[in-house]
Amino acid sequence: MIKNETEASKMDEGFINASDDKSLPLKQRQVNISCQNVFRIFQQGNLEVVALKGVNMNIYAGEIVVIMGPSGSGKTTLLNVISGMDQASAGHVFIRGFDVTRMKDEGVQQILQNEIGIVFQFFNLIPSLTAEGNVELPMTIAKKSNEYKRTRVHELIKEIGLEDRAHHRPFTLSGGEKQRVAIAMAFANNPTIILADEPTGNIDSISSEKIMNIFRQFIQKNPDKSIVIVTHNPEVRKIADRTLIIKDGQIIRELGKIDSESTESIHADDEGMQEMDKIVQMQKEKDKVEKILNPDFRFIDFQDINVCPRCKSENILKNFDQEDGSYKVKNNQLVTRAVIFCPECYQVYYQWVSLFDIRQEVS
Ligand SMILES: Nc1ncnc2c1ncn2[C@@H]1O[C@H](COP(=O)(O)OP(=O)(O)OP(=O)(O)O)[C@@H](O)[C@H]1O
Repeated sequence: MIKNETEASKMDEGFINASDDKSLPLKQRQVNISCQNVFRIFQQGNLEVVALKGVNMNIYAGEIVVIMGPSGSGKTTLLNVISGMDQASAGHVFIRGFDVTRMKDEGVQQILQNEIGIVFQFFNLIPSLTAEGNVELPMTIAKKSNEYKRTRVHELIKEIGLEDRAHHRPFTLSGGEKQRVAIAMAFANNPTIILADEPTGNIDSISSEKIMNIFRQFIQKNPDKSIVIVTHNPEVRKIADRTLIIKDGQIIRELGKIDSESTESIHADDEGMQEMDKIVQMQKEKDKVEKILNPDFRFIDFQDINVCPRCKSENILKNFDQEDGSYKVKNNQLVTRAVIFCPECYQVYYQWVSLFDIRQEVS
């Protein structure tokens, strides 16, 4: 039954028969995902939110594609529409040639289970199961045999480098380890497409590197597959074959591969990169505001800063700016950058503040 449904919604044969040979030019390779004029409109009372405004893109076999864009630009909505967790309001999404926008629920479920693995930002692990148990779960849902599951779990745990943590439950694992378990879960049923929503969002930079390596190795071993990563982290571009910039629900720019060893080229000075830098900067500001507004945030009270530099409101929040390079020695003073958030004019400001005289500290 599903076969008939999928057959009926299949694209022209050329798509599915295209090659997954990585040595071929991109456009001659198999298209694993194709979005054609995809719209997603949310109704909020009387208001219409157009989250996707005619997205067109192809993701080819053997590619890692990063999607970047400011908050609210439609990244998560796009992943949800591709994965079948949400439905496009108009347009078509083809997964390996099958039009999932035209399928009934059962057909979409089948595609989702067979072709797509999803990595979420917040891991979504089952707390009562061990790392191994979590990795096994998607295979149990897919009704795989016990023998198959045993072999595959072993293989996956090795692939993510967690052999020594296999019997640990999520609460004893670090953020990076939890994310690796989540990735193994996404790989479990051997899907063609991995969709990852901010996979390095809640982990440190060393763990991020490990995760990027796992993705890189996965694609090297599986040239017929594709990975799509939504992120605000420009470092992830190191593993990307292409970066798509999304803004206001539209893909506005495509950036090529960067030299994997160079961090400088992540911030190269061409037009596309400037656009992306702006987006990253906007996101950093937003993250900072969220951090400052977080009630668990530990405040340092800079006595000298009492009012908003712009509107002079006394209702301000202030803290260390925790970015690299936020300490300097200036006129024998160790100075640091304070970050100030004004809830009245909703602006972030920075101000250098003296901590102590370094000559006194030495003597
Ligand atoms: N269920 C919903 N109902 C109404 N509006 C929604 C819904 N989901 C998303 N939106 C709106 O659609 C737009 C795109 O949201 P989306 O979550 O896709 O953005 P994003 O780029 O992933 O943002 P972020 O980086 O903050 O996660 C936003 O304006 C958002 O408020």
